[in-house]
Amino acid sequence: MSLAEAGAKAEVEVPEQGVPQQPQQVGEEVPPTVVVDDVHLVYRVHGASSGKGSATSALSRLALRKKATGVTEVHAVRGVSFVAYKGQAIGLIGRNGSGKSTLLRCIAGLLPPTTGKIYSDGQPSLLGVNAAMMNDLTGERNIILGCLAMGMTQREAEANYEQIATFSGLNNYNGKDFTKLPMRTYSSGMAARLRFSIAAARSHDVLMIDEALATGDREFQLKSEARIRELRKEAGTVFLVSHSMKSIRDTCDRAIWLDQGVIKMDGPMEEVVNAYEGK
Ligand SMILES: Nc1ncnc2c1ncn2[C@@H]1O[C@H](COP(=O)(O)OP(=O)(O)OP(=O)(O)O)[C@@H](O)[C@H]1O
Repeated sequence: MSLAEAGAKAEVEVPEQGVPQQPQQVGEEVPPTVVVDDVHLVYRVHGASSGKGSATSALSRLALRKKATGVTEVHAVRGVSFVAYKGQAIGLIGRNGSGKSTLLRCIAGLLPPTTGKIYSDGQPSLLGVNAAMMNDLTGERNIILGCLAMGMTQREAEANYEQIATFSGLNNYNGKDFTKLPMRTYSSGMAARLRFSIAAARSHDVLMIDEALATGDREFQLKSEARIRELRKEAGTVFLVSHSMKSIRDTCDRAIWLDQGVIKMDGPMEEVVNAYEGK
């Protein structure tokens, strides 16, 4: 099924939650980039209630042919449906544990939905997670590796190297060139800067950011916000998970409010954020 057909299908079948927030553009059909169709995600946590999750207890259980005990299910995403369109920047908001990160990981293809379907145009990239980083390698080697992992050729990776190192600021951080040092010597904020810089070097069909703006210092946050705005213009769709309503207001034009794994509200950013803030 093509994405356009999937979009049409989702719009027809799931009207109650999948309120398609299609951008109003006269005479122009805006293509859908992501269709989420009645997605549920249930985590199964083994050994949760009995505390007997060890290999020894599993082995004795297998020997005695007993069923696994203490499996707890966490229903993190419950029947979520929506359609995202090209050019949109969508803020995912909601209380701690409402299912935002889980939903992003499903869209990125890192977690298969327990039921339901996700269709996407191109490979959605979850900023930070998709970058293949090796702690024992230098920042320099990680930049090249990250570029290759995003599908660049060796030549493209080398051509992009300088720009990425400069954007991250790690080639001259407190007067030191950290790109020559192994990543294990970086603070978590410095590692986040590098991951963001690698991912932001290329435009993505669907770019997802999970609170990346909260990492890094104020100066880097401003730089990354500006780059996100550029990436938005360059095409695709941006998803941003954040507890900072300022970041959502600065970056997004649409917001989806998740509550206990269910969409509580989906619409223009200002309306949804105001409702979330109780205004
Ligand atoms: N790996 C996991 N195993 C089991 N349960 C999990 C796992 N990850 C998340 N959960 C549970 O799934 C639910 C949704 O978690 P999720 O991290 O998606 O929420 P969130 O909205 O991103 O929260 P936050 O704003 O705190 O980051 C929570 O109840 C959480 O406890």
